[in-house]
Amino acid sequence: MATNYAATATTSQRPHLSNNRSPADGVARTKILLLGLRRAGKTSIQQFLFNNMQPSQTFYLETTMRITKHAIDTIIPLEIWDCPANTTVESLGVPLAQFATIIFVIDIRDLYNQPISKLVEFIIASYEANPDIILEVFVHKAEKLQEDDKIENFRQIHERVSDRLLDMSPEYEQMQLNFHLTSIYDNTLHEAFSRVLQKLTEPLPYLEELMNVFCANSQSSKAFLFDINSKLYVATDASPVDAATHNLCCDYLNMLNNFMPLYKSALSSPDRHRQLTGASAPTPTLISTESSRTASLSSSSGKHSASPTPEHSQRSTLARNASTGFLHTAPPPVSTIYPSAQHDRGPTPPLTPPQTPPPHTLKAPPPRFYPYATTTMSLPSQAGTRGTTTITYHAITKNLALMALVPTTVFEERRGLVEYNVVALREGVQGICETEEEARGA
Ligand SMILES: Nc1nc2c(ncn2[C@@H]2O[C@H](COP(=O)(O)OP(=O)(O)OP(=O)(O)O)[C@@H](O)[C@H]2O)c(=O)[nH]1
Repeated sequence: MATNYAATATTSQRPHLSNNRSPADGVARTKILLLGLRRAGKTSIQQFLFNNMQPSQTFYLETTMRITKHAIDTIIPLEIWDCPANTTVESLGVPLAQFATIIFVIDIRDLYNQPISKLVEFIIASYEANPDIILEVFVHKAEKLQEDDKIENFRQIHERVSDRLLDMSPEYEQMQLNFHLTSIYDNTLHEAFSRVLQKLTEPLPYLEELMNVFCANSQSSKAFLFDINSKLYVATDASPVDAATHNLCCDYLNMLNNFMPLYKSALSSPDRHRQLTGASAPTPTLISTESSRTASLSSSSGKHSASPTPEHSQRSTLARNASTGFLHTAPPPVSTIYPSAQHDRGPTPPLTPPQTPPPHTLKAPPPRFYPYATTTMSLPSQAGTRGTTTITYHAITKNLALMALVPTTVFEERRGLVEYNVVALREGVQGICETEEEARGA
């Protein structure tokens, strides 16, 4: 499935990508420009998100004297340009039209005229050069202020920038400016940058559709598809993201990342590998994706209809094919293959034998795949909720992992089906990623 889909995704259908090929590796990278005054926190943001730099280490960062380009491999290959404070449109050296997004970083305590004027100047220059450019404002170092002051300063910066733009020309009213409160001392930066990344991810609707179908069929109240290294979520299901759940998943992922080298060394030993895959499901465990499903495509519930290009229609077909492979954790019988998303979040039904586990074959995965780590964490029951919740972690590709909140009773009684649904999701996501890689020459 994935091979056919990928075969037609050439850069000739996506000319904007071929203009942005990185001379270093020949990959078509989406460019992001990071701008702001001196000491606003630009380099810290880049290093914290993509180089695992601890917040305390950012104290020692030196002033950026010239533009530094960072190649980042997330679900889409990025090139982030970290600029000195005195950068102008002319000194960039390339047309602004080459950038998909500009992020302006402003210190939340900079309510003075000069920083706001500088910000407005940048915004106008960018908009004049490319009206389609996505403009993001990170009101940064937010943790420095108490909650009330934080909200007030954020509001004032937002208002002053908007007023100044309107004073200059009513035309600027249409400009789409997105403001975020950020800090490297909590997960707000991850949340904000995740949203920036999602706006740039062309196959996002297809990924979201897969996530929706997964949640509906696995009784999951929330699921994130995380980029493992940066802890940015590249897609989530349609239910709202609440900060507490996002923090919990980020912290759990962080903990797993810290322990990852241990798992890797355990898995690299052939004996240990056999041990982990042969016996009764210790965690982390290996599962093979060889369970094959031949579910026929009978309907699509998608809110996103297939678009005219062959690539889009193939991507949509891929998502639909994958979504038909999900099994529902609630009755009717487990053999039913649901063709589309069904948001049944009812109480957990009693187990009815025979409870057929997914046909996981316990042997080493084929070379194309990576060993798929699976692990879980139980949360105590919250006020107002019934029972405990389990956070599951499943590796999806070498860079992406699924984290889902599933009622513990569902996970314990129907773990096989949840994991079967993970396999269906994995196939869909892998196909989409392979197509993106092929299109961009990665
Ligand atoms: N409190 C707080 N300090 C931060 C945060 N982000 C960065 N900083 C600090 O801000 C200072 C400047 O950070 P840089 O990343 O060097 O800022 P920059 O915008 O790249 O600065 P230039 O290179 O001079 O343009 C450092 O001391 C960081 O530790 C944040 O979220 N909260």
